[in-house]
Amino acid sequence: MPDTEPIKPIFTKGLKGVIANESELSDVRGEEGRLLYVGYEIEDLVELCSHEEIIFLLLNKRLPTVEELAGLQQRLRNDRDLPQPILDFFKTATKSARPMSALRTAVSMLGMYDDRTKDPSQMKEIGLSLIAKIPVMVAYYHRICEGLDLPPIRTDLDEASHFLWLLKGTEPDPNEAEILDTSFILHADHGMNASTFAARVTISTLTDMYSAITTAIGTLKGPLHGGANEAVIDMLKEIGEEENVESYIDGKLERKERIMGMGHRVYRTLDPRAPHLRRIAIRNCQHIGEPKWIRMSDKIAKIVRERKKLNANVDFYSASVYYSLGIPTKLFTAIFAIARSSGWVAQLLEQLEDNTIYRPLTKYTGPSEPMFVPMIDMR
Ligand SMILES: CC(=O)SCCNC(=O)CCNC(=O)[C@H](O)C(C)(C)COP(=O)(O)OP(=O)(O)OC[C@H]1O[C@@H](n2cnc3c(N)ncnc32)[C@H](O)[C@@H]1OP(=O)(O)O
Ligand SMILES: O=C([O-])CC(=O)C(=O)O
Repeated sequence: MPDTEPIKPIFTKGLKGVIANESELSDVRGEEGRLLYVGYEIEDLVELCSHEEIIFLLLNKRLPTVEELAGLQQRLRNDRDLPQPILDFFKTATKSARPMSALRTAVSMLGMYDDRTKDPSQMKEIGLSLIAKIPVMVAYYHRICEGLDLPPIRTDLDEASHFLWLLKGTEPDPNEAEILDTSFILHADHGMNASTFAARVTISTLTDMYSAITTAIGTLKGPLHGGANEAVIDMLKEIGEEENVESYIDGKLERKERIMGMGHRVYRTLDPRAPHLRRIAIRNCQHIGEPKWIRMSDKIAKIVRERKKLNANVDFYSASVYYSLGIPTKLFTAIFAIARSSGWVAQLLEQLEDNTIYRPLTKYTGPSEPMFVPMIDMR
């Protein structure tokens, strides 16, 4: 039965404060600065779980048994190969395209080679394939752009280690793999952030998983969302030295420019992911003999907090974490996409469990019934 009751419209710019749907996945408690996945505190998950356990948790809304975890690990490891047309695309694509652009196009293209899209019951399987293949796409596109060989796909490594193997072409360092694993957990899901929301809008039309993940990647890429982590490291390099921080930040604020990695739509206090990433960044920047990036970051955070009452978000310290792992800046947002892919898939499956197409209203502000003058009369 269609609703016949008149709907009382509400308007807030950027949907500020609007609840767009219900979810059992991540619980972003903005006032308290807390984040929970399916009811579990992010602090416990980071401490006690692997990235693969979080993938299971998000896709099944419960933690796995030992056997279930092993099954998921095997499932992902056996689905890492890329079809030849994707590799050919990477080889022929313009090498100046950013990794996020290449990833967005490759995911869209992958959908053309997957007959399972015709069968709605295959949504979860397609989602798992994407979770398995996205890291391979990111690493291989990078290596092709750099003129490097492609390390063979392996099935003996977990997700984080395997990504490092493909990216660097050397046996993964367990410390680096653990750092990346933690970062993947911290980035896995985050309520109705812009990319997840955009993807849920897309799937709400009952289109296919590839179309929705393509939407998500295109949305995450923007500098006000996932793209901020690349902008943070660019900013740190531009500042150069700790003594330049204050004048640089004050200059930007005077010109009403945004400080990347600072501020959040939902958190009114510190983003709970930021202190984890800060601790990792402190340890690893020291380990590589470059502690200045953290000293500069802390100084930026302090000044922006004092001047604008804004706190660091997840993108602020993840930039130094990835930098300290020797990952090129242009890959930072693509690494965010790898981490977020499980959250996107889980959110899309949840959307389909109880789907209603998203269709908000527009407050029309254009001209009011202007007199129509045919073009011929104007000559
Ligand atoms: C994974 C993620 O997506 S985390 C976010 C990553 N993005 C960034 O780090 C980019 C920098 N941050 C921002 O642009 C914002 O804080 C956002 C987009 C994250 C959240 O924005 P909102 O909470 O909706 O705030 P909105 O964009 O309406 O800004 C409100 C005011 O705060 C200011 N402001 C917000 N963030 C910043 C910032 N980082 N630097 C300077 N000023 C800021 C705005 O200029 C605006 O000021 P005004 O009222 O004087 O015009
Ligand atoms: O929730 C948001 O708006 C942005 C964010 O922190 C995320 O996507 O992780």
